[in-house]
Amino acid sequence: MNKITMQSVRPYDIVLGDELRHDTLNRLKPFNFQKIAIITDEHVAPLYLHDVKSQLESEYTVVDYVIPAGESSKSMAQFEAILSFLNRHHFDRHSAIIALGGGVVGDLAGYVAASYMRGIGFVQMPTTILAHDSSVGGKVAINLDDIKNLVGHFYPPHIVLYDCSTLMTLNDQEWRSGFAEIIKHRYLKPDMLSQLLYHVQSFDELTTKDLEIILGQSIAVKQTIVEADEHEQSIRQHLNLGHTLAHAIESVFADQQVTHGEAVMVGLLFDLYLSDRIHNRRYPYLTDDFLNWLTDLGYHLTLHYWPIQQLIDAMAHDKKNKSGQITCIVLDEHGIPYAKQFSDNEIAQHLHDFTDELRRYTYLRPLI
Ligand SMILES: NC(=O)c1ccc[n+]([C@@H]2O[C@H](COP(=O)([O-])OP(=O)(O)OC[C@H]3O[C@@H](n4cnc5c(N)ncnc54)[C@H](O)[C@@H]3O)[C@@H](O)[C@H]2O)c1
Ligand SMILES: O=C(O)C(=O)C[C@@H](O)[C@H](O)[C@H](O)COP(=O)(O)O
Ligand SMILES: [Zn+2]
Repeated sequence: MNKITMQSVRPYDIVLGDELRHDTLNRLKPFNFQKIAIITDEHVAPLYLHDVKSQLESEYTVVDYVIPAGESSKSMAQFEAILSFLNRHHFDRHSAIIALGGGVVGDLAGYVAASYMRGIGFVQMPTTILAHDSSVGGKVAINLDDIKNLVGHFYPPHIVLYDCSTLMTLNDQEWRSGFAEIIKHRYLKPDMLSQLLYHVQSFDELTTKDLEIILGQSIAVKQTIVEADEHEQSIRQHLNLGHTLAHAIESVFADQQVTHGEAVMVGLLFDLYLSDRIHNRRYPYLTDDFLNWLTDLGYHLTLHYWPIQQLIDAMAHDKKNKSGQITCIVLDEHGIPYAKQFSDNEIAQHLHDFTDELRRYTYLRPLI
């Protein structure tokens, strides 16, 4: 069991532990919620909904709402449908929402919790590795016109209950997706992540104990950054390392089920490529060793074809952009992250050169 307390406009605990879902009733007592809606998705519901709902029913009125799995549920239509559902069930300001699932459930349910009656109780119960990131920090959002997270709020949860044993039912693709955000964190605070992560050759090697340690450390990296800049006025942007291109890939290939983390891994390579190139680093980030390691872990690191203009058009909607210029997070010669602006022409040139560079590594597999 590991507990991290996040300082925030409304401080909250992040509790990690094995089989923690069976202790939900106990953990929610201090909040005095009166009614609870559990929002989950069609894959998670048959696995974990009963465990959570059955214990809460002894003390609360509990309803559940099951959304289709996948990114397309982060939509205005789902947002509106859940708001109406809460209204039909007479939810009020003493009510709460539990987000039981991955980042899609957490982002959508959190946006509902932030909006209904201008804010009701919100409990994150993440069930994916990636959701160690999405359940922490208070960013909640839906997509609009295939643009990622265009509409949302900063709305911290009242508590995060992270039952690490639920992660054992994730498939390989979801392990890769979740670990991409952990690998991203290692570039932001290299000393805060255990050596374990640097040496792992296959995710199967990791015990649940290893996993709990790595997730705790990765959350701690995010914590230090979010506590310093909760509303992303400055350094929180660094958590977007890899995301300018990743969000554009997710947007352009919205109909192809790209996972967020796998897109982040390709986007991370691009930002590392930019960092090497702009700072002319003596020891570059992008090396055969690194790309081989990621490939052995199962990552697909390139695209079959690169629709560069479409990607640039999507990047034009990135929330970090400034004065009409596209913003990427890069690392300087000392490895310190900062936000750098590029013209469309510069980004086009860098993307061309990046894709040429990737072609040199003939073993890379395409994501799409
Ligand atoms: N708010 C933030 O700070 C933040 C941070 C990172 C990512 N995100 C967002 O999170 C989303 C991605 O989250 P995700 O990767 O968790 O995706 P997801 O919620 O779609 O979950 C991935 C898949 O795993 C299934 N699943 C979930 N838990 C499971 C379990 N325990 N066992 C078996 N299957 C399970 C889901 O049904 C889904 O099919 C993206 O929309 C991304 O933009 C938000
Ligand atoms: O918490 C943050 O801040 C992040 O940037 C974490 C990202 O991993 C995450 O994907 C987040 O949802 C991106 O937010 P956005 O503001 O770029 O939409
Ligand atoms: Zn992310």
